[in-house]
Amino acid sequence: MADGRIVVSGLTKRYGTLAAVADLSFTVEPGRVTGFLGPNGAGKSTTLRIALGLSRPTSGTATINGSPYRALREPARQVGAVLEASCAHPGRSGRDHLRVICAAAGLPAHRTDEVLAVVGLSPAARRRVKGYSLGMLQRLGIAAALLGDPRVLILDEPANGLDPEGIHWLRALLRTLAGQGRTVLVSSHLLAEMQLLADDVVIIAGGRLVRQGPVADVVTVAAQPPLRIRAPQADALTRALAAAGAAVTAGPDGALRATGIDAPTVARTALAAALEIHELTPEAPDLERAFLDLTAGRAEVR
Ligand SMILES: Nc1ncnc2c1ncn2[C@@H]1O[C@H](COP(=O)(O)OP(=O)(O)OP(=O)(O)O)[C@@H](O)[C@H]1O
Repeated sequence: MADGRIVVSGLTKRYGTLAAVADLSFTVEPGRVTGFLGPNGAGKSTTLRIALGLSRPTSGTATINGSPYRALREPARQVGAVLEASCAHPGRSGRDHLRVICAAAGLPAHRTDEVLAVVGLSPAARRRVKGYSLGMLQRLGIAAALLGDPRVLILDEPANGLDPEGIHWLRALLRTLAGQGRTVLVSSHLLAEMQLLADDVVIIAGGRLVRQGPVADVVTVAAQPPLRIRAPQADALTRALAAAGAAVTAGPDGALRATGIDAPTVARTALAAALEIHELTPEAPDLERAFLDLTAGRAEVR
């Protein structure tokens, strides 16, 4: 019975002495869009390739619907994947490209026009792929992944090459697919976009899991947001906050920006020093900062 889960368990992949992935475990649930994040060389592609049966692990397992990819029956109907944007023959039309995949996977040809409509490529269906923009190639890749109407989708960098309108479209599509109960795993370096696209994130660095959870939790837990503070005696308050362990800088508009301290501690410190505060606002937490905080020191390019 297909449970729609992607389960990575104790996964290790060594290339010589390098552990590209080291004892990595996480689960991706159906009905949600999960972002797979990590700095360059973190091991994302290695993990996805193993999950898709393109590479063998040194140890550990990656299963989809409870089985390793290679043991899945009719895998095209269970898992759709986009690993590279442009693997289509440039002289073929988008429609023909999809028909070839359909035939090879034993899928009905009528799926071609259905998926072209889903990704908004119907008007360009008969144009040669070599005339497609990067955004159109991304759409074509997603269309190919959808041909088998799979429960599980694995998309490597699907936002790459899309303009803001395209990203908006992608967001709506991924939400719709997850809303249909599908499992959607999306890797990306575009962290701000991932914050928009994903419900959950799995963050890895150096081949190891750094954090997994709902985007909102990861962002809040990981990044104590800087506080914007306005105070009439800014210099005195800066000294008091620094003594309390905060790092404080003054902005051009006279507001202070404090990190490494929470709002109650700022208020207590000001009260103890008999200093007024006129504004105390947390900056919006963001995934970019959480990501940098979490992967600090592990983000060396490998
Ligand atoms: N076939 C291979 N032979 C040797 N080393 C490899 C091979 N494939 C990947 N690596 C190494 O394994 C590590 C993880 O690479 P991987 O491509 O999985 O990372 P990534 O997170 O996908 O990075 P990026 O975002 O840059 O694609 C890197 O140090 C990479 O150089």
